[in-house]
Amino acid sequence: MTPVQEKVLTELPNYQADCLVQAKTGTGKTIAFLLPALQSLLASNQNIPKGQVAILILSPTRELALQIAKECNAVTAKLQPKIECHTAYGGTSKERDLKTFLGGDPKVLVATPGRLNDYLNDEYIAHKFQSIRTLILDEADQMLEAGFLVALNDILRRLPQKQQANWQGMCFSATIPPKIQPVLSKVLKNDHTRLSTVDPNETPTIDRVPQFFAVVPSVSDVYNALWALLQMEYKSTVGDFKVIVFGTTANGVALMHSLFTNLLASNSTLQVFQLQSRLTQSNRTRTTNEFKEAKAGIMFASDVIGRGMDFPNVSHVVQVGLPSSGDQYVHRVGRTARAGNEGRAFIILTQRERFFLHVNKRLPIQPYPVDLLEDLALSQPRELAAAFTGVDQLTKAKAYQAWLGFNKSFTKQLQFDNNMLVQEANEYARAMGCPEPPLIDRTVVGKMGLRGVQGLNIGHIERSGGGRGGRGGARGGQGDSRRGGRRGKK
Ligand SMILES: Nc1ncnc2c1ncn2[C@@H]1O[C@H](COP(=O)(O)OP(=O)(O)OP(=O)(O)O)[C@@H](O)[C@H]1O
Repeated sequence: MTPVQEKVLTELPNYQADCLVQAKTGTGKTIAFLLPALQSLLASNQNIPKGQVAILILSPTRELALQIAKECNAVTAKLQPKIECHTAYGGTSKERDLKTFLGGDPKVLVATPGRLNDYLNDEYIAHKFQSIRTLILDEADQMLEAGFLVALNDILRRLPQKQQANWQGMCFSATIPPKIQPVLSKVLKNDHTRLSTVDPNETPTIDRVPQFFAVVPSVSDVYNALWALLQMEYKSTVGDFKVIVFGTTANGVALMHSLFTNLLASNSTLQVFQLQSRLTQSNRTRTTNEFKEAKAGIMFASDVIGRGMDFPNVSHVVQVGLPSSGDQYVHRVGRTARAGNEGRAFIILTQRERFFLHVNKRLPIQPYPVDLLEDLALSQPRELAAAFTGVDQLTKAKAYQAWLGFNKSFTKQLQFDNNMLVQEANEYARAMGCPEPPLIDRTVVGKMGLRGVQGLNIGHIERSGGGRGGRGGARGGQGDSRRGGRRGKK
């Protein structure tokens, strides 16, 4: 057993007890919540009627839901009679999934909140949850955050009431910020058990992972630094080079994927992957499986795999740009050094983004020992420029827009006013090889609160490749005070 598994199995007052459990990334929390819930289901003499869900597990992402279901199937593989574990998550055919769900005996269901709510909206399907014994929130802090809380409240309204049905609540995560305390009572009794394998005085990341930062002067240096870093680490890595590079937005990730596919075209051993929310679910699932099995390669990813995902033997994690929070940094670093393995982690920030290091002083991040941009021959800017010519205009235009949307939500910390933000975005566009700022829709500009800001190239982006459909150009005027364009899609 890993420490968290031992703690849960030996220190819970009983396997039906409510609990809040914290343990570092990659230390086996999945089995730590599956075992007590399954054991108490098996040991109970309650006969759960066929077709009724007994254990409901909520996950923030589809990939994680599928992974948990696989772990559950592995744990129960030898049991007779079989315990069926089903999944319910978006992006797949609801009809097909429902047919399997309604035709089977889904004693365990692993679901994402949106699809589960779809199910629960139907009274007949909601009835299948009348015998629920255990509700588990994996990545509990995220599930209890504003973004998910509305959906979670809807789910809780449609499940049997906790007080009457007395179902067990279990919350697990590597990070448990104090801000979730007020909402814990939605799933846990007041006298729930709290278990942690993390000393509050130690770092929240895995100790074995050396962590480095590189600060570059501006946004136009970022990909250069990334290319230099990947080459340096590749040369000095003895075993397999299996890397996850996190970007801030789905479209930014698509851009990096396209750029590095060009840069690495001649390297036959390093396959390049991407995982972000704008891909189809079948593509996401296929890529997840391929990268799980790959011995080496580079995955460009957004936060759809920032938490919980278990890709074996990831040797390096690189974060490009700001993580959404210090906790999210910790989860991303946790994609390496899992289950006792080694790993290295890096973050590349611009001067303006450097504040992240000050705000998160508790994180053990050291300066990278080499100046990535010092040796221009090594960072090969010409090679990068050539690779950018092979990236299509639409990908660049979308990345530009996503960059604006993401950074707009950090303007205060980045000490940008709207004009400076757009200037920096245009510098980013130049670094991508765009002769002028990519077109951006008037409505998008309005939503971002950038109406009237100098330097924007307003017009309609054509799907066929970023051709122009009209031009507003730079016009002076009142800034738009409406909030909008919060962080782009993950
Ligand atoms: N007792 C064990 N012995 C060896 N390997 C284990 C054990 N328990 C779990 N593992 C493996 O360790 C890896 C990490 O486990 P898991 O994904 O549950 O971590 P986690 O704590 O949930 O991480 P995260 O915080 O990232 O969600 C998985 O590959 C899992 O199969």
